[in-house]
Amino acid sequence: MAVATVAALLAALGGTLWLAARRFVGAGVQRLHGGGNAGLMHGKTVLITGANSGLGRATAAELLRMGARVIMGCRDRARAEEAAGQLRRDLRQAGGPEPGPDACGAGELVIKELDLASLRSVRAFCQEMLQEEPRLDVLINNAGIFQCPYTKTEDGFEMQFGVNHLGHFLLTNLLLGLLKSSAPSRVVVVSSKLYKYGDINFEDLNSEQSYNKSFCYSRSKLANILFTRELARRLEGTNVTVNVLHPGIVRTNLGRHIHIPLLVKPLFNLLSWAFFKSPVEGAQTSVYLASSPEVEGVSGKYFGDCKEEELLPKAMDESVARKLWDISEVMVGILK
Ligand SMILES: NC(=O)c1ccc[n+]([C@@H]2O[C@H](COP(=O)([O-])OP(=O)(O)OC[C@H]3O[C@@H](n4cnc5c(N)ncnc54)[C@H](O)[C@@H]3O)[C@@H](O)[C@H]2O)c1
Repeated sequence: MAVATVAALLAALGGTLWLAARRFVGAGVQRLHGGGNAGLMHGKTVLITGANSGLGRATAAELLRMGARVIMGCRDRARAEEAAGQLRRDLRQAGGPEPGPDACGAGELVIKELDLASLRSVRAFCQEMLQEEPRLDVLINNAGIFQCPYTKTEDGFEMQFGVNHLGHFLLTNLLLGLLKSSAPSRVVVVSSKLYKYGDINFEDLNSEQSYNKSFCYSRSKLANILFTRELARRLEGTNVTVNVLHPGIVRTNLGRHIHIPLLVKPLFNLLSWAFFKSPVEGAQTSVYLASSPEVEGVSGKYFGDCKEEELLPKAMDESVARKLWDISEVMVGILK
């Protein structure tokens, strides 16, 4: 019995190590940008929020290789410059379009400052976009914050709801005119499967009465889905589509607010190398929804691993989606 248990544990450890090693060398990464997709995004301008790290950065890299001109909407210019430098070097090494503007901006990277925790910053960013950008083909609402301690945005909103939902709500609304004039165009929203554990508790949207960091993350990700479905309804007939996705569990720094005891960290790192997706793998559904001709005209849908998936009824409740839209308009101060 004891021998069998030890053998099973050794086999599990061996399997984990083998999987971790395969992931470490990038084995098995399925990418969409190769072959026939190489020039698919030529002439297209894509805005990605939170593009200096994790999924946003991997999405930027993939779309640059497909010939897009990418605008990185980032809080910290210095960190964004560093990420952009690396992206340019990687692009050169991969033989992608030469960085720097050509006739249609293929492979060009532009950094613009955007803090989604400040409605003032979102408004200033959009004003700059409207003044400087003649077109916007794809908006990817990717930035996010996960299970942080209770804090408020500059405007006094609970941070996860403020950044993940309200900041992107205002951003998208202020850029809709540009997206419409560039149609056919697309909005891609990065949500999470954890939406299942959230609820839109209208009586305490700001979490003044109680704060549960995991509930608030899930609520913000449910809000992302309800927002997508209501926006899709409002955009019918405009040739601007909007879809939402979950990327899977991805090895990024999103969990920076989660405390993992020092002794457990090596085991956690090993398990994450073995079982979590790499950022490149995690980015594929964002890349798919931003670029694939297969989803031309598809709107209001929820995707995972580049396939449409079913939603729980609470994420399809139209009356909740409309009420959330109306309340969000008031919260961000959009005048009708
Ligand atoms: N990593 C995962 O397993 C996972 C799973 C499901 C969903 N997601 C979602 O994927 C998205 C990207 O996360 P990630 O895993 O790449 O993590 P990440 O921490 O690497 O990226 C998040 C990005 O958002 C930016 N950001 C945070 N607050 C901001 C603010 N106030 N203004 C502007 N930018 C801000 C960060 O600077 C960072 O670039 C998030 O929306 C997250 O909720 C991730």
